[in-house]
Amino acid sequence: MRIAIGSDGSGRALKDAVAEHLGAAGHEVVDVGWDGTGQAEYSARYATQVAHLIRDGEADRGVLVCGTGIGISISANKVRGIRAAVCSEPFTARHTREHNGSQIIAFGAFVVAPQMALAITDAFLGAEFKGGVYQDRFDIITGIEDEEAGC
Ligand SMILES: O=C(CO)[C@H](O)[C@H](O)[C@H](O)COP(=O)(O)O
Repeated sequence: MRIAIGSDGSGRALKDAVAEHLGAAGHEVVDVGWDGTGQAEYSARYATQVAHLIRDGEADRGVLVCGTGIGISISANKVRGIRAAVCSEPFTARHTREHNGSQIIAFGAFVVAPQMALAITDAFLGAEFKGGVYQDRFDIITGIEDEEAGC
């Protein structure tokens, strides 16, 4: 898979560890930064870059890391069609893909240990959207997005 990954300064070390893990597993990794040079920008910058790659079909999945996973996922979710989920363990990571069709997983470097982050990532990437009743629910959420956008 082609996987876009990004982090703020607080998430950088964990982001790099996940990127290495994904590369070793044979995925193509698109790392949007922070790259450790200069001043890290606010997490929203990396979130929107990863979200745009997904939205534009230039990446299949995304991984975002900040201190808590919260600011970076909230920012990604502001991009139309994006469903980013903060997860701290593999169970919810699998479910957010299977039930919600999430394309981006987020976690916090202050919250999850590196081995847990790899397990969360693997669970997310190993799952697929189930469709069926979950498609109906997916469409309800898309309907909210459309309504709020005035479509
Ligand atoms: O939510 C967040 C940013 O949008 C993150 O959890 C930050 O990493 C957290 O607020 C810590 O930020 P800091 O720059 O390391 O103080």
